[in-house]
Amino acid sequence: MIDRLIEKIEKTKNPTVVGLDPRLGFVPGFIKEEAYELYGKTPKAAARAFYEFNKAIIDAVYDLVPAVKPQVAMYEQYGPEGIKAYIDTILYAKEKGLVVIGDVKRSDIASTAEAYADGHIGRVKVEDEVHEVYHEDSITLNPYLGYDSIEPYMNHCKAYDKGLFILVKTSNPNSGEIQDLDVGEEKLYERVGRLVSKWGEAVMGKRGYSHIGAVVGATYPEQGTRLRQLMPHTFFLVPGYGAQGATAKDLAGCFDQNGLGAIVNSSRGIIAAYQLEKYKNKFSDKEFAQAAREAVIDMRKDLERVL
Ligand SMILES: O=c1ccn([C@@H]2O[C@H](COP(=O)(O)O)[C@@H](O)[C@H]2O)c(=O)[nH]1
Repeated sequence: MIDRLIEKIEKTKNPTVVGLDPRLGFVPGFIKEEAYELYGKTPKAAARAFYEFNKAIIDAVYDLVPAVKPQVAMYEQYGPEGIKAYIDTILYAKEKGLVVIGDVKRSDIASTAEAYADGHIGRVKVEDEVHEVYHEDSITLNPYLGYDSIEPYMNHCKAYDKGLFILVKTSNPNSGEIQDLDVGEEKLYERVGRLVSKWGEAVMGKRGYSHIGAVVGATYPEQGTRLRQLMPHTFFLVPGYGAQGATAKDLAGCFDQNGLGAIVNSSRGIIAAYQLEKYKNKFSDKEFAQAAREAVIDMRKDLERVL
């Protein structure tokens, strides 16, 4: 997966991943009304509205970006229909040639992790039939349970050309409460970074980066720079740009000397761009997808300034 991702970043000249985190408040009225007419004001209608919204966003940006990152929570809250919209969104994005990072943040003991791994990035067996279920190219994981909770996913990275992004330093305001604890001579996030880097050695891609990447929040520039030094062969997924307040210069340290090594996520800042001050006088509700396209172009220019 990591080699495909790097190739797509080089082709689009854009290390941006569009976060597909739909909320009903982001979906324009005309899409919601259609869904409500069909299914009433139900979870099924919300899921339908999300899928139509996502398709329009994907159509507007697929030639500009290498990847999308659907956030499973947004879909899961609406139950089985929401999960169907999550999977349908993934399949549509893949049809358009995008790499899909499923933000599912799983973590459990090995025997349970096997089930998550099979469902998300492997295959499930029903008697003598084998099926791919969720279709993500890569997923996010929480490392808190240690190596045996990660290992089940690693076999699938090799077998099915998939990838992982493991939380190392998250972008949220309270991430330091645990991740910045002193453990001996270093901080916990540094120790976790070293571990993730070590685990990644077993699943190296062809371009100098491992199929096991790390999530490193753009909101912590010093820690991002430190982790880039500690983890030279680990690709970073960098959330926190835009809506969470991080700017291009905050995340510059996450990249390597060739301007590679990281992909920057923006969700609300792109998919709901038409509601933002900067774009709302230029784009109507009906033009929400064009606004997203312009936000992607602006983000690419912004990142180019620091790479
Ligand atoms: O440390 C982390 C890990 C994951 N996220 C996720 O990224 C997006 C960010 O959305 P924005 O709208 O661009 O703020 C969202 O899905 C988070 O769950 C993160 O923000 N920080």
